[in-house]
Amino acid sequence: MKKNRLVIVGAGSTYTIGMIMSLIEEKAQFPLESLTFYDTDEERQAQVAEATKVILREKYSELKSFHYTTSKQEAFTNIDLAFIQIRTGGLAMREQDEKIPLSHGVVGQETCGPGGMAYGMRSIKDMIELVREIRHFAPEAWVLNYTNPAAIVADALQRVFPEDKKILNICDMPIAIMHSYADMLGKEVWDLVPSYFGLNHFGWFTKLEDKQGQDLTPIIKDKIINEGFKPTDNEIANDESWKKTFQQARQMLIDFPDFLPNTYLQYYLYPDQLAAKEKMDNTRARQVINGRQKRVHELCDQIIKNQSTADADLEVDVHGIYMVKAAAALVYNLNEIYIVMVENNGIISNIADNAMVEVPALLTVNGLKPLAVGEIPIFQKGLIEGQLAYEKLVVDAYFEQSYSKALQALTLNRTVVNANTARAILDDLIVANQDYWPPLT
Ligand SMILES: NC(=O)c1ccc[n+]([C@@H]2O[C@H](COP(=O)([O-])OP(=O)(O)OC[C@H]3O[C@@H](n4cnc5c(N)ncnc54)[C@H](O)[C@@H]3O)[C@@H](O)[C@H]2O)c1
Ligand SMILES: O=P(O)(O)OC[C@H]1O[C@H](O[C@H]2[C@H](O)[C@@H](O)[C@@H](O)O[C@@H]2CO)[C@H](O)[C@@H](O)[C@@H]1O
Ligand SMILES: [Mn+2]
Repeated sequence: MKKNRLVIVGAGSTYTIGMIMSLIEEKAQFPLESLTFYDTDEERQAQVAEATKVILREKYSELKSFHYTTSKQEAFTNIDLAFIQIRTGGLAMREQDEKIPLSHGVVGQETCGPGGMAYGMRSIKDMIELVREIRHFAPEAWVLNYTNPAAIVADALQRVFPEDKKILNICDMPIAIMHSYADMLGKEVWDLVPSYFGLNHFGWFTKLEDKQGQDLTPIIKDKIINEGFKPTDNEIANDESWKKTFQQARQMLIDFPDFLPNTYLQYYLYPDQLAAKEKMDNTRARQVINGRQKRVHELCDQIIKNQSTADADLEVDVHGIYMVKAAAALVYNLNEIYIVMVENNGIISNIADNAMVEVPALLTVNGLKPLAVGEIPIFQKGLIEGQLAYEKLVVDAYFEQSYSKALQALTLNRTVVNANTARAILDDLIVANQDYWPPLT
């Protein structure tokens, strides 16, 4: 079996240690020849990398080459795959993305609403630059991107690299939700076969079957209505914010029983209720800074100090496993189904061809082979088209440096709606993002 040369871009991420554990868990199915870390923040990366050295020494002795660098040339030369997980502006800017809308009474969220727009306009520039550099040094490498807001990033990349069939934009939310379905059913998550459509963080499961073709959807719906819904992937199972988010899926199913919702739809279907629950001094970014980020940094310090993983709380999570399995499917032509982002081109027959939709696709060595969805009902079509127009306008606003497109985008977003509110939020976001956004005129 051919071994893989992988670079993780944004290796200082809070997700990297989980990814390393997943690479170890999957080493028989996705063996590595070399692993390289790349990040712009030398110190942040070094902490994760030095802990990774210890983990690899203990648990992946077959891996002969691991190093970390801040040189793009060194990182991207001689690679087969790049996983990209950057956060332009860091968690500090995420906090601004959440607080500014909230100060105007609007949902403050990482990828939804004005926060998603702000983050998107920051991510696009770095993502284009990174893909350009990767293509310069490694024209044939697979690029797996899960940098957020994935919908906006995917649209921007599609515009700049339309012929590049080796960029895969992928999100772990559908699989995390399927993890909960599987636990409710007493089944393995990898044994569920999803039918799904939508945009990233804006979609629905229409059906879940097992590998024998049995339709499990009615059982899942019944269980959610009667027993509620909770996160079960160990990364989020005990997180209060994620527990509330999963609980809200029950209400969505009661209100709109046709399909099983992606949890992110809560921000668009109940925006006032969600905004009312948020606290200015404790938005999600603050919780992550004091929670996941602190935990990961303490874990790394402990491993580095002890030069051992003994007593270290190291677990795989569905996020890492999903990305690694998807990479294996591409490299080894496994023809397995993953929910991914891809240009529509008739997959959903009654929405625009140039939408970046999120749907099941076979992953093959020759790229993605999306499965046809066909016509979608008018309610979901209406919601998707509004959100799609918002996403397209954000990307237009970035490339055209257009204030009016940005204002149109925010006004269209279901979390905002009112043009006066949209303008007030936009003006505050422009000030906060002056070091990142292009000037809007
Ligand atoms: N698509 C999904 O489902 C999914 C799931 C989980 C996380 N994510 C995304 O993964 C990313 C990482 O999240 P996190 O919370 O761990 O963030 P983080 O801030 O902890 O880590 C991001 C890392 O990227 C680095 N970075 C920033 N700009 C860079 C650039 N231009 N080049 C190289 N490195 C750069 C930072 O220095 C940092 O070390 C985010 O975009 C997040 O939204 C996506
Ligand atoms: O608010 P955060 O930073 O905790 O989460 C934001 C991300 O949420 C989703 O990812 C989940 C993932 O679904 C789950 O499997 C597990 O790994 O936790 C992640 C959250 O910590 C979402 O899909 C991402 O796009 C968000 O970045
Ligand atoms: Mn996601």
